[in-house]
Amino acid sequence: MSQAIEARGLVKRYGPVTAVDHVDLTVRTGDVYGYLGPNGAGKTTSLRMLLGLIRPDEGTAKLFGRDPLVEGARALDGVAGFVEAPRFYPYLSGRRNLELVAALDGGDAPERIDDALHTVDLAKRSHDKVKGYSHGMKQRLGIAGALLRDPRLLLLDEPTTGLDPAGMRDMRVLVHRLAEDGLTVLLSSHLMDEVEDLCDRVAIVTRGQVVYEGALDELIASTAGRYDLRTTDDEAAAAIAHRWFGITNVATTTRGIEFAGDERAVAALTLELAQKGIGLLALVPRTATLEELFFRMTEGTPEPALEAA
Ligand SMILES: Nc1ncnc2c1ncn2[C@@H]1O[C@H](COP(=O)(O)OP(=O)(O)OP(=O)(O)O)[C@@H](O)[C@H]1O
Repeated sequence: MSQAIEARGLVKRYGPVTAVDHVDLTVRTGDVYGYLGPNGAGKTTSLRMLLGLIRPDEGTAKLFGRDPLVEGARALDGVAGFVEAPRFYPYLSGRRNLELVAALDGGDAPERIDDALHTVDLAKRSHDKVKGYSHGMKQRLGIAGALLRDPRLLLLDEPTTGLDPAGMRDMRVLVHRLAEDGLTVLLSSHLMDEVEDLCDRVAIVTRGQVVYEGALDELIASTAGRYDLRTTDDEAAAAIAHRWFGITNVATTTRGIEFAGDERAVAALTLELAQKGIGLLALVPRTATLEELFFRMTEGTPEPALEAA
């Protein structure tokens, strides 16, 4: 069966800037897929190419096996989404705006308006003018507009950027709900915690290139094997750990010591510590957060701009 999205070797250049540099992406049906990268990494440009809004300089993108550049609008059957912010007529109500979108989409889109408003939790405010909506409500109305197409695949470009914490929470709840309803979702984000919360698979992009693509839990599990240890005598414990077979990267921290090792080596080390009269206060396996992994893969050190919400 075709993948929901299959992009191969996508390249987009703007003068001297290579915004997207040989990007391969595979989004499987049912994935909630995070396209994660800092500002300027090429996320919006990639989504534009996937939606057939701009032409790649190289490479191909297929949605459910169909290339929008070859097959035109037909390739976008079952696909919806928006890049950057959705646009609406501010002096019309949310419902009236959706009616206009539905008229453009044709088919039975008008019949889906009530359901879409309900799904995005705007049914009660649907007769209010959009100019009175909060940013979060406008974003949710954008998703309602996308849902009128009865999509199987939804592409969302930084859907929570600029939202306040409550707006972010509502949007995340909505994405969870859509995923539970069986929609395949690709969302771009520069927020690690968001991707960790919502997505099961991820592509990490930096400077137009994918530096990791795969399952999020596998990525996080790949960092397993590190431990924090606190004992009744950390100095002596560190000295033993340093020369213990199978234990590596021993470092002293403010909380005690940390090291890497497989489970057998760690078990043997704890027995040795006990024999030497050193008591264990805590032995905690550490997994890296996505944020730590992201910086390790891209820069090595955190960039303040990336940490801002
Ligand atoms: N139409 C354009 N003309 C010239 N340069 C562009 C154009 N669109 C994007 N770029 C450049 O391409 C690079 C990638 O931009 P893009 O908007 O795709 O990144 P992004 O990951 O979506 O970032 P952001 O989170 O800031 O939206 C940037 O250096 C940007 O300045």
